[in-house]
Amino acid sequence: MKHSDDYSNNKFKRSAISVEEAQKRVLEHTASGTTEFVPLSEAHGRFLAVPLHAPHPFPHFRRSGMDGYAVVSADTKNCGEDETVWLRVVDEIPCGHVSDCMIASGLAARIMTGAQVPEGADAVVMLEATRLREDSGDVFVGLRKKVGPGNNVTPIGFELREGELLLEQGRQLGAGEISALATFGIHKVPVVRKPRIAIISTGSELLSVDEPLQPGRIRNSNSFMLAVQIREAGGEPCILDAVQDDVGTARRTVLDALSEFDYVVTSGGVSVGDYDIMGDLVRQEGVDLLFNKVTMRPGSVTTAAVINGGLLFALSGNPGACFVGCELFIRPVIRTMLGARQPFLPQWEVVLGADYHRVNNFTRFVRAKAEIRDGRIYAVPAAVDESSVMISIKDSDCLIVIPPGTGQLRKGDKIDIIKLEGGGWS
Ligand SMILES: Nc1nc2c(c(=O)[nH]1)N[C@H]1C(S)=C(S)[C@@H](COP(=O)(O)OP(=O)(O)OC[C@H]3O[C@@H](n4cnc5c(N)ncnc54)[C@H](O)[C@@H]3O)O[C@H]1N2
Ligand code: MOO
Ligand SMILES: [Mg+2]
Repeated sequence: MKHSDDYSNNKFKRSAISVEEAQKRVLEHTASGTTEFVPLSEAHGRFLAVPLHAPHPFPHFRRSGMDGYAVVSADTKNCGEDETVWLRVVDEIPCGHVSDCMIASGLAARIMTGAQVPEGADAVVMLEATRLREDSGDVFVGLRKKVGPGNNVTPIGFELREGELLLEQGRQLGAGEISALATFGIHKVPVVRKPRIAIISTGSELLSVDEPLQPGRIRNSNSFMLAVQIREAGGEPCILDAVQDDVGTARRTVLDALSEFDYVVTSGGVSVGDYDIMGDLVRQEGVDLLFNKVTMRPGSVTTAAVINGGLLFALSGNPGACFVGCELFIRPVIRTMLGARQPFLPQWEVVLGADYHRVNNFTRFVRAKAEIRDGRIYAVPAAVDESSVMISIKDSDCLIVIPPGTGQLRKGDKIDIIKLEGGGWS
């Protein structure tokens, strides 16, 4: 039996720091991202590495907003119910075609939505407000409604002028951003390289997911959960083989991974048990321990350390604590490296959807489901919220933040939630 229950052993002495202080410490060790260029078709979800300015005005020509007739607006000044003004139609302009006609007074050009308005014309009259007449081989368009200068004509640079800021650095690229990049011909997009993060689960009880169950053993779910969380945050996860509860093996594996990856995340073995090897590892020489106790639940034993200049996150093995630890500490590090303006998940004040009785002296992050009822957001705590419980993580899309010392909470109380990215609203 491996006994080291000497309570003077410093593995039991941990000084707890707040979540905010722990976040500050890991963020101080966040590397800045480097730039890579990706094809536009692969830029979705990436973060822009530099600010981009419009290389040309958009639109870069005067664009018709209607199918109709391009006219000189002054020609319509006498239009009225009983007064039809007739203009001679001198051209037909489909989209993509540039007319070489000059629209002088008395003339008009039939034009389609999105086509370049011809020289001389300063307005477009919609088709429905016109009628046609033919006279000795000439076509005339009749107008009864006045139009003002600029009517149905989008001026050059209306959406963006040349040189104006198109997208700021750190912007995450969604549909609107991708559309803007395509419009301006930015087909090789400068984005921040994704932080590469090694995931190493520790625990001699762990089976790989394709192994049959064995007595006393469980399948490694944390590695796969962490990989998704890291990917959602914008990182590139790499699941390494899980390691047994042997501190030497774990140290070698972690050191190798630190030299190859931007960050290393482990799960398991950070508490005070006999086989909690990560707790031992971070007390070894050459390790700059940032913290090994945080005033939070779940995940009070969440640990972070700097080894050989690389940042190691040693998360709890308990799935609930592992999940929360990743959202609170790894996500902001990834987002900061990516240059995101707001590295933290959004925090909202909402209504508590059910009574909550648990009282704690640490900040508690309670898994919950957010619902919209009558236009208000309610957060309903998961029925089972133990750190060791895996199954209710999938039913949660937010974490209720309960400050230390909060008494009993009643349904209808105002509370803060952290909105998770992955969970849907369905
Ligand atoms: N005497 C004390 N015991 C414990 C304390 C304490 O303060 N004093 N803290 C408890 C708290 S709080 C937590 S959280 C856990 C932390 O556990 P460890 O980080 O040491 O993790 P393990 O012991 O390795 O495993 C805990 C639990 O999680 C399961 N596990 C581990 N890895 C995985 C994985 N990759 N996938 C799925 N499940 C995993 C493991 O089998 C255990 O059931 O310690 C408390 N104890
Ligand atoms: O770290 Mo533990 O999750 O507080 O139960
Ligand atoms: Mg343990």
